[in-house]
Amino acid sequence: MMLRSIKSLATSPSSHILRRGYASEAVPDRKVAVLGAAGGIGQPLALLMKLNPLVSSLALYDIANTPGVAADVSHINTRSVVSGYSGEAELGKALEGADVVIIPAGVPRKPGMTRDDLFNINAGIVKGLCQAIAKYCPHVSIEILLKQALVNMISNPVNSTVPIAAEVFKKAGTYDPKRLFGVTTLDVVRAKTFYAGKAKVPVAEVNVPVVGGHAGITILPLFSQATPKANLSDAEITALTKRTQDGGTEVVEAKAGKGSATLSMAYAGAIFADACLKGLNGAPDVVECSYVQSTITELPFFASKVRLGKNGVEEVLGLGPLSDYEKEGLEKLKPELQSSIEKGIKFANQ
Ligand SMILES: NC(=O)c1ccc[n+]([C@@H]2O[C@H](COP(=O)([O-])OP(=O)(O)OC[C@H]3O[C@@H](n4cnc5c(N)ncnc54)[C@H](O)[C@@H]3O)[C@@H](O)[C@H]2O)c1
Ligand SMILES: O=C(O)C[C@H](O)C(=O)O
Repeated sequence: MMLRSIKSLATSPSSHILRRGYASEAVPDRKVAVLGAAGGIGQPLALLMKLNPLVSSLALYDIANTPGVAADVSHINTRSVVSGYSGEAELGKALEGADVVIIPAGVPRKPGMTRDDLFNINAGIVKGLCQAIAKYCPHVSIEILLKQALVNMISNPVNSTVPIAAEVFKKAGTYDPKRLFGVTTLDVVRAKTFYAGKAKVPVAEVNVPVVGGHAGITILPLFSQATPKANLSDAEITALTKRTQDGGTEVVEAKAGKGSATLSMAYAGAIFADACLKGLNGAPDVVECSYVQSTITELPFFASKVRLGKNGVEEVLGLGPLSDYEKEGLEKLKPELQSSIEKGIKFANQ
């Protein structure tokens, strides 16, 4: 295993842009692998990761159709070198040396389905991919420690696929709870958009934490903590909460059988992966919501704000003060989230 070099980009005219906000003087090489890269999310996510100056190597893997996507994206004149991998025999090469692995592999919902209805197919897909990650991803990082890649799980049902991944890694002896994330950024993206529209504030300034999990009532936006502050009525908060919880279904119904959110998800996935890379590179104050191993409630996995750093999760941040409505929502979501977690753990250990 080779220690990858830290290349100085100082000769590049845009180096000051790449270095902005980083503790280190140089931008290190970082490999990102996307598993499911030829899919509805995978393709635009590959595009967005190709645009990210923190990525030096972009590995695109799918069971089919990857060569075309990789050839297409590779012509974009940005920093990263793109490689495409197709079929299980090439999975190891796609994963080797990855710093961040993003997983949007699996089937999406059709109208009338819940995310849990995807469990039977996606649980097996995720389990297989995580076994490969455990086998191929531990690598000598720039900190010269044996570490597994940061895993960004997008495949649904996230409430169960993250516990599945954790169990697979535990069995392989590679589990580090700081390096496994359920991507719930789309819930935050939606909460920000819907809040800005209702509160009539500039969307770029909006912050709203979303906690819990990623399905129906387990998605709990904390509009009482939203900034900029706005004087919304209880009925407006209830409507905003419901719309955020049903955001995925809104898209599934609008697409009428042609899948679920892909473009907004690619955007959200790219934001989260960028935050992971910034954290790895030592940028200060990188905070995003994510579904991680947690002790802030009695549930073993829970989404909340997390501080990202050189080791992945540096700190799981608390919930902060909740309104009575949010406290009620928190208690209501716990049994559903608990049972989705147990379902994932049971499946992984079968
Ligand atoms: N976390 C979230 O917020 C969020 C948001 C939107 C969608 N999703 C989920 O993301 C998943 C993908 O959605 P999509 O719209 O991109 O679906 P899609 O069907 O368009 O693409 C999925 C891709 O995964 C590939 N795939 C299947 N099995 C694979 C395997 N074993 N290894 C590698 N690739 C494999 C397929 O070939 C396909 O290209 C779904 O489970 C969906 O529910 C999650
Ligand atoms: O709703 C879905 O099935 C996809 C995704 O989880 C979403 O929130 O858009």
